[in-house]
Amino acid sequence: MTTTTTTGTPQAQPAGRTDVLRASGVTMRFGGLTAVRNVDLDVDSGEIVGLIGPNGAGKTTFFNCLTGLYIPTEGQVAYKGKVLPHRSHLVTKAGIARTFQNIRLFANMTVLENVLVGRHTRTKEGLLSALLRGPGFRKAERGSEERAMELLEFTGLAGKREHLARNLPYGEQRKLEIARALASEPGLLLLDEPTAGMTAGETSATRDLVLAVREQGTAVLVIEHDMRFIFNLCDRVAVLVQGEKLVEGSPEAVQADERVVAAYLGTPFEGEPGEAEAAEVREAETREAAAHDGGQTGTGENPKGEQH
Ligand SMILES: Nc1ncnc2c1ncn2[C@@H]1O[C@H](COP(=O)(O)OP(=O)(O)OP(=O)(O)O)[C@@H](O)[C@H]1O
Repeated sequence: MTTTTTTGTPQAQPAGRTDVLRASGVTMRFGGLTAVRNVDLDVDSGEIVGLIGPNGAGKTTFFNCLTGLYIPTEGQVAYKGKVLPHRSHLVTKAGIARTFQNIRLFANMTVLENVLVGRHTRTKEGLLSALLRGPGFRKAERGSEERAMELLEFTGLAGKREHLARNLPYGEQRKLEIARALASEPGLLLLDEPTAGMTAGETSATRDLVLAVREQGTAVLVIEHDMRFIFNLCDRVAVLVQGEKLVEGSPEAVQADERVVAAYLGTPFEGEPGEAEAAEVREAETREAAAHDGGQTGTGENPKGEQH
């Protein structure tokens, strides 16, 4: 498979931008399966980059290689010019934070405590002390608490600081994950499917939050299946297919790329995505309801009602 940068290579880095992430030739093999093959990906300061691709394309595996959870079989990952160690806490300490596809909060800790745990790489106290919340931790962490409250204000969760994480609605749990990731003061935030399972309103709020994160000086790399979200948010999009980078370029170029359409998107993405489909569904429902009213006697029940 040949990788193409649809906007042309090499790309000149816009003035004032610096390298944040530089992944080169990353390959990850699990026994006989090559989940990621020779992938290069850069993220510059001030950028929001999207990583898309079909299920099983290797996106999360690639994230795991970036964050030290996996040791790539080949290749290397550098953050701000320094090659990263293969230890996740050291990667976080270096400046890369992440959220996970499945929410990983401390369910029985409060919202504030969850963010404080996220600060452990920026304090002397360490994770164990943070979890045990002993007197030393309390004393040393007053500054952290202030910062954590700032992050809760930033993510709109300040009013729920004392709520248990498990009692938050789903969309707010996702926000809390982002707040906790930001607590390590990252230069790069990796988001793995941040809008999965969200309502349209929650997705839109997540978009605003990611833009605000960038405004605050943190670059973002995001995996997502919601193409509307990706194409409306990202400066650049890379497409993984069967472990290889198929295409990389602007959202417009990637959406229009025939290989991406064939391998992943299916149909070209135009106008207000989702609206046309929603209108079609409404129309079909109206037709079906009319047919039932006219053609049936008795209960008038919609036989497909259970599907909605
Ligand atoms: N720890 C592992 N051991 C063996 N195989 C794995 C492991 N992790 C992932 N894989 C395999 O690697 C391939 C890529 O999986 P990965 O989860 O990275 O894809 P993905 O693009 O993130 O998919 P999705 O969009 O469904 O989350 C899949 O075939 C998966 O089964």
